[in-house]
Amino acid sequence: MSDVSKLIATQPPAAASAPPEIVPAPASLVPHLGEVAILLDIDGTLLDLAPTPREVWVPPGLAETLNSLLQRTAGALALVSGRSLNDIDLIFAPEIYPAVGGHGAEMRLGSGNEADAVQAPPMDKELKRRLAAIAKLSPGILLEDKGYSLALHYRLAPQAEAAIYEEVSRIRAELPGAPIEVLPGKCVCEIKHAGFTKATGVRELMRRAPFEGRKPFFIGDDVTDESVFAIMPDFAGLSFSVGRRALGVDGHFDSPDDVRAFLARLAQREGQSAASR
Ligand SMILES: O=P(O)(O)OC[C@H]1O[C@H](O[C@H]2O[C@H](CO)[C@@H](O)[C@H](O)[C@H]2O)[C@H](O)[C@@H](O)[C@@H]1O
Repeated sequence: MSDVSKLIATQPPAAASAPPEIVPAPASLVPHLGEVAILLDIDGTLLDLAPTPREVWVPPGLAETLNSLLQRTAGALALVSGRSLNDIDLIFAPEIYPAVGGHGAEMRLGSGNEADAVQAPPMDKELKRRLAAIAKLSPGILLEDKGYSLALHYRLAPQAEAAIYEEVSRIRAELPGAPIEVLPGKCVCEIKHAGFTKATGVRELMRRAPFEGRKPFFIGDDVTDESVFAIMPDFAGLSFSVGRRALGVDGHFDSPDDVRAFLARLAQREGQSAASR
């Protein structure tokens, strides 16, 4: 297998101490789509952020791009998201993509809509009830129940951030043995089972066909994606952040729009090279 990292253009470091930034060049990656796995975060990476979780939308052409890349990688493209598989399917309907959902709680390898692996037990009902009551702290706090975790969104009530975290800490302090952890995201505080992360989900995915043995490249934007950035070297893979250069990544994109344009070029060039064969 060739070294994918050598196939992309390198830019000089912005600061003397920072390693050089690698900018993915679709043209050089195209001939290697049979050797790579494409792993993509959703919110803030593939899709623009929206005021509420329900308001995201899939821009024209994105599904076509993903379908083309799914085909060209022989199925080795997966969405890696904090959202549940059910939610991902509603957003991308009628398309159904391989995915790691719920920050590693669920995994689906193919386009059948059943999960192939579920890592997460449902969250304790009483705990959930207590956490859910935090939404009453302020109008604008939105509750998202994923079954195995609970997310408190405060994008519409930013002034409530500190109070939400304080209340979550208070509840956790009363339950010192509970196997839960708090995951801060973009204007969201998520409480989930401690036994899984996006990284554990990706490791599981990379053990299964058609992902096994491929070199992954992962694109993500959020704190919750950092666990995946950290494990890419274990698979000789590459990681890219969005909107900022995160610690340890190989390069970054400025916006979801840039990510979509990169993927479209990758799919298009592959389409062209397939047509000219
Ligand atoms: O891992 P991701 O695919 O990036 O999912 C992370 C969370 O995304 C969603 O919330 C975020 O996006 C919303 C829509 O843009 C935005 O309103 C919210 O403020 C963001 O936190 C989703 O609702 C969560 O379940 C995911 O964990």
